[in-house]
Amino acid sequence: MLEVNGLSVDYGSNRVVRNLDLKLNESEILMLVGPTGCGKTTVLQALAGLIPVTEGKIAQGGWISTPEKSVPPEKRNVGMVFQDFALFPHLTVEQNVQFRLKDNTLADHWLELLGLSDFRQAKPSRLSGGQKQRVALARTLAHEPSYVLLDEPLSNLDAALKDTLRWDIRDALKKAGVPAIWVTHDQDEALSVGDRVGILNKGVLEQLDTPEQCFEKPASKFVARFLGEASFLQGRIAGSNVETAIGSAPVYTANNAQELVELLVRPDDVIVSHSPEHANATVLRSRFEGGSRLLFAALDSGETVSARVSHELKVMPDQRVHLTLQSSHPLSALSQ
Ligand SMILES: Nc1ncnc2c1ncn2[C@@H]1O[C@H](COP(=O)(O)OP(=O)(O)OP(=O)(O)O)[C@@H](O)[C@H]1O
Repeated sequence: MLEVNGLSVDYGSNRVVRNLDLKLNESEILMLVGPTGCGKTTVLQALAGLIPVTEGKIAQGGWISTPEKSVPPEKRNVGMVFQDFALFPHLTVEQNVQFRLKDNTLADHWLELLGLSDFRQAKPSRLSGGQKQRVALARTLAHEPSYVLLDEPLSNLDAALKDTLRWDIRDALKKAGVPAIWVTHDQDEALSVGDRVGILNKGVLEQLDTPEQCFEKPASKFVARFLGEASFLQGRIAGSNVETAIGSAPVYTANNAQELVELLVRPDDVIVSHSPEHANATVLRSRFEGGSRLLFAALDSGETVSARVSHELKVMPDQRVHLTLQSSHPLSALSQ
């Protein structure tokens, strides 16, 4: 098991990773997300042993790396997959995957499993981006790493390819039974593919939990907003419910729950109807999303909220609408 305690990394006087703790469970895929410059790549480089760390301990199997006694990358048995594929251009697909292997059985296994059998003799320049990334993954897995680090493996691919390849990568990692940390800036990718998601903000891991917990019970407004469209409405706790300007809903209450809270409302928690006589909000903007529209509306109470409606409902800016909070699951409330 890869275990990280109190990891901090500085570039000069700039601390870019702060006191990071995590344990990577067997066969687990942990997605690391966060805005640009928050330190995701730096964390991976530290875990691979490619950069010096300032404080903390990284341990895996038989080794422990500290700032005083760093374990070099070649002693960590780490596999890396990069966004630019990092293949040897002069070698064929097969030679890339077999590189430095004594026995080619696993190379054959992963070439076949990742759909590369027909391309064994091709040079990387002949392959599509998706195929190149499959070769990079096959090469990594054929070397039986103790853990795999993936740095935005899909960011150079088009949207349609991303969707299939993300599942193929997940399946391959699960079949190999190897734990992985996968860096992405794509929230959907993080929530759909990961067993757990870690949200990094300015070098600090703000939350590390299952995708459902991070989305439904975010540790902070930052996490809530980073993982999806989020509005915060003022609410008053009343037993197991919370009351807002657009109705009430069940709420998760913490031990220190206070009377007045900020309630996290996702667009799907709001029902929109045209009923001018009961209108309680004015549409500010409407964003077409294909199968649905995302509305941004100003409540008469002065707050703003977003709501998702069917694409068939043509709602225009300045239109008066009636919004109702509707959720059968508990919503998350942050103390004010
Ligand atoms: N070699 C370096 N020397 C000095 N500062 C660096 C170096 N590499 C990264 N940084 C700084 O460290 C911070 C974290 O960078 P990092 O690349 O880890 O972020 P990231 O979350 O991976 O960003 P992105 O999503 O844009 O790839 C940034 O402020 C960056 O400018």
